[in-house]
Amino acid sequence: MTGYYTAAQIRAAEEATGDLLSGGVLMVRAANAVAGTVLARLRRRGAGVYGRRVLLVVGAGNNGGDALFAGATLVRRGVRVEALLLDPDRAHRAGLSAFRRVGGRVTDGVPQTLDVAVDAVVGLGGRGPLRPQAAAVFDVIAQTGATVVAVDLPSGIDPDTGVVHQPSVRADVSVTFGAPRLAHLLAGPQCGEVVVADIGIDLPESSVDSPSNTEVAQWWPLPGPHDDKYSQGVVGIVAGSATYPGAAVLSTAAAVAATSGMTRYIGPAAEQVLAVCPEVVTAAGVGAAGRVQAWAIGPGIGTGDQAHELLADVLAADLPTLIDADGLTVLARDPGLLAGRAAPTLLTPHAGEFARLAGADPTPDRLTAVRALAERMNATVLLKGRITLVADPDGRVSGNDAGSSWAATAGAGDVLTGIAGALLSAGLPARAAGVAAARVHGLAAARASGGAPIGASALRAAVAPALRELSDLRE
Ligand SMILES: NC(=O)C1=CN([C@@H]2O[C@H](COP(=O)(O)OP(=O)(O)OC[C@H]3O[C@@H](n4cnc5c(N)ncnc54)[C@H](O)[C@@H]3O)[C@@H](O)[C@H]2O)[C@@H](O)CC1
Ligand SMILES: [K+]
Repeated sequence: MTGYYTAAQIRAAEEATGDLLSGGVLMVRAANAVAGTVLARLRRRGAGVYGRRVLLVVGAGNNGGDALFAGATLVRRGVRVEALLLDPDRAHRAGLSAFRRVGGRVTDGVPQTLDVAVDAVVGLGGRGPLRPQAAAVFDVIAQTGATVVAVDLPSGIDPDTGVVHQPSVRADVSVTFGAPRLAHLLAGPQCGEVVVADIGIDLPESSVDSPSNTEVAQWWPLPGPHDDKYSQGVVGIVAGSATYPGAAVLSTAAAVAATSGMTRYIGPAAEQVLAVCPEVVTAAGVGAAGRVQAWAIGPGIGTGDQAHELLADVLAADLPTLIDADGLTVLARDPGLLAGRAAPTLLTPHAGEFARLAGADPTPDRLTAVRALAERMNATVLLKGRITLVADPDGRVSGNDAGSSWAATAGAGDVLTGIAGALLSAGLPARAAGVAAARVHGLAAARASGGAPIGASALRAAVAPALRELSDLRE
């Protein structure tokens, strides 16, 4: 499990070491990590580091200090390093003298040929967008095709909310210290590869995390010698309508693919569902479904009285329940439907459904927004997006970076509903079910796509291969 931290948590951990920043041991360790990352990237771009060109873009704080000390190390390795000081009078003194002492040069412009640019404009102290001067420098850097290495995090990104201000730096790699910051999850695509260097600080457990693929693989319910169709979970899917039979097929088929448990289907699209998945057991209504261990309701059910009745019936059963799509629109109109529930509830809105439930758009600060809605609804809320966030009412959040945006296609949400519903029925807690489903959904999308656009059917068909790949990671 990777934990993500606020700037305040990181600063507190650094203070606890008693190290006085100005060229102290923490900064030396941070600088060594930056130098190591730059050297690795130089080698990746071609043989040897001697004579290769690196530009440090240095701001007014300790972030710039890290880069200047790293620059000194690089100069000693024979790298041609220049420093562009955005605010020369406030550049880190000890760092600048260390850099100059070994022959590092200060420059006013961006060299025409450049291997690596180091973004050390701001780190944890950064607020708001890149200032115009820095933005102009990075525009020129972009034309050189240099690899961009961000010190700590790309400048122009808020460390705690991950809000990507405009303009801001887009990095190929971010080298950070002690533990990743919230921005490395929330603005993952902007950070590139994240390298976490151990600088010897101790952090408490984080309330925001992301599981590894191996952890997701280990959570996944796979049948053992004593399992039967019931012990792997029975999920009841309530989805589809005469107008939207596809939603029923996609969510039910995804549930079938996700676990070896049993899948029941309730709704008017039984014929279409059975044509694709003859193993599904259909029933005329929620009450007639027989044994069910979790419900997943919502995709394509409509938003009228009948949908309301279905949702009320499902919620009254007080079993673990996932609510998606039309189900969320119905719930937004009548949030009292959740009153008195003891079993876990997992709401899976996209941004539009989220706004209906919360009364406001979840952006720009998605983390705060999803936590607030989870607390208010007393339910686990999964906010969909390239970065999926799953918040429990107590404020703990798990996140998943889909790694690509191929799943941004109609019907993909129905597939997620089926996967997460199956996991709920197997007994996974709502937050784990949500984030694990999002992970497999993202892996399946990448697999199905291979670089080309995909539809939700292809995504659904790639769930099994993605799970096969994951199961190789189980210990
Ligand atoms: N605290 C510690 O013990 C350690 C800190 N380290 C480094 O120190 C960094 C934090 O240093 P600082 O607290 O000095 O802060 P920064 O270096 O992030 O920012 C410095 C100053 O830049 C100005 N600023 C804010 N937003 C700006 C913007 N958008 N454009 C231009 N200027 C802006 C502010 O005056 C701010 O105080 C970390 O990100 C990390 O790189 C590392 O050396 C490891 C140890
Ligand atoms: K930076």
